Amino acid sequence: MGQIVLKQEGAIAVLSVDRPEALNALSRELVDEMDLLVERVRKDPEIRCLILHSEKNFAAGADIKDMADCDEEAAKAFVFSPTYDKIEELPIPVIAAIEGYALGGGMELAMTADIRIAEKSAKMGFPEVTLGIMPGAGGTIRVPRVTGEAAAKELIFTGDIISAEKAAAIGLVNRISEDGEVLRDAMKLAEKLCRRGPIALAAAKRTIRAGQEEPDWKRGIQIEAENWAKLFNTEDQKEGMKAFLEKRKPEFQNR
Ligand SMILES: C/C=C/C(=O)SCCNC(=O)CCNC(=O)[C@H](O)C(C)(C)COP(=O)(O)OP(=O)(O)OC[C@H]1O[C@@H](n2cnc3c(N)ncnc32)[C@H](O)[C@@H]1OP(=O)(O)O
Repeated sequence: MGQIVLKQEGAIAVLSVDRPEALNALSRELVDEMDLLVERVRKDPEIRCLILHSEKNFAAGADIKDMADCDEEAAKAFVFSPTYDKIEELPIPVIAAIEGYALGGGMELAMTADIRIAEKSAKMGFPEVTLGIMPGAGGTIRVPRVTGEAAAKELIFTGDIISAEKAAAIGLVNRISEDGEVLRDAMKLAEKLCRRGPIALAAAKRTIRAGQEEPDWKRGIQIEAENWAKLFNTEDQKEGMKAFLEKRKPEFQNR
């Protein structure tokens, strides 16, 4: 217990792995604890943005020591997707603030975020193929979505550990912070997002995903139009537009 911590600062929650001796490698127990904390975030309407950040190293992957002797059945315990999918499906913006190493299942955790910021000296990648396996916690699905298939294949096939600069160039991360400032930058972005309409943000997140998954783009446009119109039933839409007309800042409700 205690190898993963959820801290709340107002409407912003920060989820951190605290296992420095193993570069924040992710054990099954640790991800079980993560699952409970993610559920807590999901259920708390006060929390309007989640940051994934761990000191020194984001996470050096799933725990190799635990997996070394697994057979197919035992390996399934290290498919972290049920928890990772819950993070991606949170109805709030999730920001990954990456320090140090984010590798394998650790980088796959960062891929569950909506926005990724890496410090200049961060190192990222999917070294699974160097271990005789492949990404197994959503990487083969989420990486092509942001980098395109060719860059995703090069990253996953080579198992290369790449720099923050290269990660930004292929779209794996949104932008780069100075070393030591990535959490501060993520907090600043989170504060901005917490000033936006939470119901609208949740609708935008849901609609972007639906559009990506809808093969018929015309249907995607229809889903967007339906979700857009529904927002006019919310107090936030009334308050948002009234505030504009009265030349003041809007006071949005909790999600
Ligand atoms: C579904 C998901 C699957 C996966 O995620 S598969 C795993 C993917 N991850 C990796 O392949 C990364 C493995 N780690 C490394 O390659 C190296 O580490 C680094 C390049 C990240 C850093 O190398 P260096 O600076 O030389 O440190 P060090 O001595 O290798 O590591 C310090 C301690 O941390 C432990 N550790 C690092 N990564 C993991 C891991 N993923 N699982 C378990 N332990 C890990 C080591 O063993 C060692 O510990 P000790 O001091 O007791 O020897």
